Amino acid sequence: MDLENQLAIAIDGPAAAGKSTVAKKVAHQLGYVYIDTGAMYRALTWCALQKELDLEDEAGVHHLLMECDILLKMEQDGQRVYVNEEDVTQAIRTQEVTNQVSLVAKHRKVREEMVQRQQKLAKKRGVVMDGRDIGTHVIPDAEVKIFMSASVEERAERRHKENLKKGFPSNLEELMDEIRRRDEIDSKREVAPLLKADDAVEIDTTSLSIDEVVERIIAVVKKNG
Ligand SMILES: Nc1ncnc2c1ncn2[C@@H]1O[C@H](COP(=O)(O)OP(=O)(O)OP(=O)(O)O)[C@@H](O)[C@H]1O
Ligand SMILES: Nc1ccn([C@@H]2O[C@H](COP(=O)(O)O)[C@@H](O)[C@H]2O)c(=O)n1
Repeated sequence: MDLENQLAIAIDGPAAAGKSTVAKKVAHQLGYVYIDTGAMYRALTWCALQKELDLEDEAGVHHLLMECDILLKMEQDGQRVYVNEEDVTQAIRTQEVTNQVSLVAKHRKVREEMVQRQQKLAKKRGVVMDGRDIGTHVIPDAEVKIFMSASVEERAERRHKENLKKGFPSNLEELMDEIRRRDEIDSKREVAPLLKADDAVEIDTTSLSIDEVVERIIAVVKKNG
């Protein structure tokens, strides 16, 4: 599909709602660039854990961020993530990073810097960006805003199936706890909490397939494009 007017599409929602899966497909159909902002917070968390920083130390974590060049690069096998030229694509998906990333993401100074970097990436439009504050803070003037939700049981079940398929150890109850905990920290933080933008279209994906969600978003894009 060639949408002559290059739009910015903001997709927000809680953990494991299907944002990145759907965002990648929407970007592919439109010939747009996909930007995974969660990967940026994960990359910083990975770095901070490597350096054994206190994750509650806002100044320390912010200082580290200023020394980190975080690069999201689309390659043949999908999006890869680099920190100061080191490939951290796999390393940022570990349970250790997942369990701690929300602590790093709650710091005001960290968010201010991340938002600036993300706004630069979205400047040229023709982007699908997913995260928690894209429609509210990063691209408040995005032409299309989507808020994806699904029941916590469904989200945990989907992640469980994904883990088993990849041969990773997985426990459904633990996944449900981790998702609930991450959503709670992300929703209750003072700075740019996870929130549906007033003008976002909400899609409850609990009983929808991936392709049905993609279709609905493309329909919203066509209406606004
Ligand atoms: N509508 C859907 N129906 C069934 N499975 C889905 C659907 N959407 C996504 N999934 C599956 O759910 C899992 C989680 O999706 P995904 O990683 O895209 O979520 P996310 O919102 O980006 O998560 P996170 O915020 O934790 O990064 C994946 O295995 C994906 O294939
Ligand atoms: N715009 C964003 C994106 C992400 N976060 C934080 O990063 C965590 C990991 O995100 P994933 O999408 O990879 O799961 C997420 O739980 C948030 O803490 C954010 O704050 N803002």
